Amino acid sequence: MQNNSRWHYLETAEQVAEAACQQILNAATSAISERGKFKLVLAGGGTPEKVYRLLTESNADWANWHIYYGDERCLPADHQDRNSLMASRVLLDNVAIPANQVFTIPAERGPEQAAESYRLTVAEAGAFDMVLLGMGEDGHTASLFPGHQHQQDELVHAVYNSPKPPPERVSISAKALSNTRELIFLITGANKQEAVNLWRSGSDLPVATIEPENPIDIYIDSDAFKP
Ligand SMILES: O=C1O[C@H](COP(=O)(O)O)[C@@H](O)[C@H](O)[C@H]1O
Repeated sequence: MQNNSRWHYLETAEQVAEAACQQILNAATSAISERGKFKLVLAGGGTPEKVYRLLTESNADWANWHIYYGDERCLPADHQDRNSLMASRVLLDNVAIPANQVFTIPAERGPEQAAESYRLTVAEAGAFDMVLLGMGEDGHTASLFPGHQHQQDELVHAVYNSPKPPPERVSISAKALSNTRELIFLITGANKQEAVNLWRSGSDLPVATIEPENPIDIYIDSDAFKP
């Protein structure tokens, strides 16, 4: 487990979403006042979806938000299982973030081509202001799966043989996800308990390989872990 982690234990997934939403809005306000923009990396998954829905209720300075994705599934651009489709439906179609500030992973082109293209995007982005991540029940995060080998220096990986469908994906690397001022993990649901226990007891899971310089924040509900 990362040494510099702050665990926020909340009763319900709704409370997790509310607390994370507040931290995101605070980070956006600071980033925009200090550097003129807010570079946010989105995650897929059910808990992030709740957070995105809450964000739409706020009066944020959307014109200065820049949106990236931690991972994407290699499916047609309008496929319902695309992370970008969920984010558009719930958040991006409902707030005034300029379209040219939304950097979707072109995963419909297949893992290699999409990864190659997104490497340029991530290199140009530089350090992110905030990265949002979920964790799968096997301890994967973004599309970094246990047992998969990648070139550690790459900013974006082409992913094959994902144990969770679809098998082909694209993922920002642990190195590039760690290049962020703030990082939030959103973890809810009883199916995450085993991976959470392994992570906390020092297992070498993908979720443990994201190590930004600043402390990370882990928002977790009582189904996933009871302190
Ligand atoms: O496949 C994925 O899974 C992880 C975890 O999702 P969850 O629904 O189990 O919380 C998610 O973070 C990632 O973006 C997604 O592509």
